Amino acid sequence: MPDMKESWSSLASLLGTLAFCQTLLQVVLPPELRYASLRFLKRILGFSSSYCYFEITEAVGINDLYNAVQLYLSSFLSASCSRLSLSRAPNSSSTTFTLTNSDCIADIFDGVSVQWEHAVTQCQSKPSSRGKKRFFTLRIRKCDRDRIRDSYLDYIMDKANDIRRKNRERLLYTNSHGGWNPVLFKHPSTFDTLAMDPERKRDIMEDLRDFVAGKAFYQRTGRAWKRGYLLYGPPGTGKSSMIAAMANFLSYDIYDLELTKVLSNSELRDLLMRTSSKSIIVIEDIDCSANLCNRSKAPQDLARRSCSDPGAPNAALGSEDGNNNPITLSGLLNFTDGLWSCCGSERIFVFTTNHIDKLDPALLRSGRMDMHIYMSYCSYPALKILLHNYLGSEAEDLGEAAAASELREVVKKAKMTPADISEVLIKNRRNKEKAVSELLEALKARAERNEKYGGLRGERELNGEEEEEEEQEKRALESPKDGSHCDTDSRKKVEDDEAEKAK
Ligand SMILES: Nc1ncnc2c1ncn2[C@@H]1O[C@H](COP(=O)(O)OP(=O)(O)OP(=O)(O)O)[C@@H](O)[C@H]1O
Ligand SMILES: [Mg+2]
Repeated sequence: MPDMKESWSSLASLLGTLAFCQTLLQVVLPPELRYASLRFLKRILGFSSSYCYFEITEAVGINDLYNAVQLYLSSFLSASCSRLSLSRAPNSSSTTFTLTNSDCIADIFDGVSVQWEHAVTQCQSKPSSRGKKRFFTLRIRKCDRDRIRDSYLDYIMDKANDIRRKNRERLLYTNSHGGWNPVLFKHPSTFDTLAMDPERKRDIMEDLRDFVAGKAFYQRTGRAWKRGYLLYGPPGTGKSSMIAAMANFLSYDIYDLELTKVLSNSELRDLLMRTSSKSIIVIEDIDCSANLCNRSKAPQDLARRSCSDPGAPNAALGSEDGNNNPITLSGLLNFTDGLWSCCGSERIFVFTTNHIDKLDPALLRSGRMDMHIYMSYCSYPALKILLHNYLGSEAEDLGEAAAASELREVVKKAKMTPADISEVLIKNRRNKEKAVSELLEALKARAERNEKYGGLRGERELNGEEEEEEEQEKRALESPKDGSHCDTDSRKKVEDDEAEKAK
């Protein structure tokens, strides 16, 4: 015990002496000599310390680590410090928090505690006010240094890149002349505003979250880090809105690929190569974009399955060999699935269609489009979201509860799209009661019309749609197991429809 006391007191006296020397040096020596001696003193102290220190100096254009540390720390500083320096970069939508001079903050990485200190000193070579040296000092225990230093810094760089991406505006790229043209993307659609069954919405959001956090999983399982979603359903059910919501949710850019403007399979591959990681690559109305059918199919079959719009630029386009359509199904499959698709990582492919039956089964097989999501006519849970979005109230709040139960009853039979319902609500958004009563009327009128034609059967026959929808339902049942919860939805929809028809 006395030994212990003695060593403590000798350490204290050593530190006291060093501190005294430091003060003395500051008073007596000129600045250049003073800094050299201070460095020397710090080195002496370093030998007896159980910590090591890493200095990360600001050097614009040379050292990205300084900015990365600054961004990384700013992500949790605001919650833990009482004095902070704030800044906002041009074109940025968020504020950056920085430690003020000589302030410290602790962090934990992989179970190891570290400490950051920020310092601003006068640069000796530039005594002007701009000649400031800014640096962070990272303090790590010597015993942990080798284990965490590199992985911690990699982690900080990744986090900083994420923050940069989230802070900047989203971009929407469209293709023309074999290249991509970006425009600012400010679509307000989010998963909160999207009207669909909350459970299905949660499933999709969870799937997206798993995908983003799945780097190790995809590496372990030997799969390319990409995911495919096929959104299908009638016009106005929210397929494009869903894509915008996904981009806003993940802070990804969107590459909207117009297949009719792509001149060859190799151009398609080049376009893919020029997309960045953490992006969504979209092909809308894929059934109408090109004749993407199996090359082994007979020509008459191809003609039968081509887009119903004969005037569409690529509607009559055929296979790679011997016709005028340069884009083939195999070209597209290589785009989404082949070796080239893995160049770059963390990419999401989204295809949309109103007619799933027109797609070649090769496009639908498991592993290609991982999830098939049926965007349905407006259900009651979806209607509640629209009421909340447009009128700022819940269905139950709207006057008499009777209106709510009537809405619940009639919306199922009406088979109106969220787009149609939005129209009625937006027109009357200043008068909630009128909005609800008009909506009820519109829903009832549509339900009556459906009933008159025998649960849509007659109307569909008139429009030649019945066969098509039955085919869509059949396809839904054959969807890949990966997106099984959505298949369940489709199956449930078929069962519901059949039950309704039976009534
Ligand atoms: N599920 C939904 N939730 C919220 N709003 C919706 C939904 N579906 C449609 N809307 C509204 O209708 C408009 C059109 O929807 P959207 O373009 O997303 O439909 P779509 O399914 O892509 O149609 P299309 O098949 O014709 O491309 C949107 O701007 C939005 O206001
Ligand atoms: Mg659309």
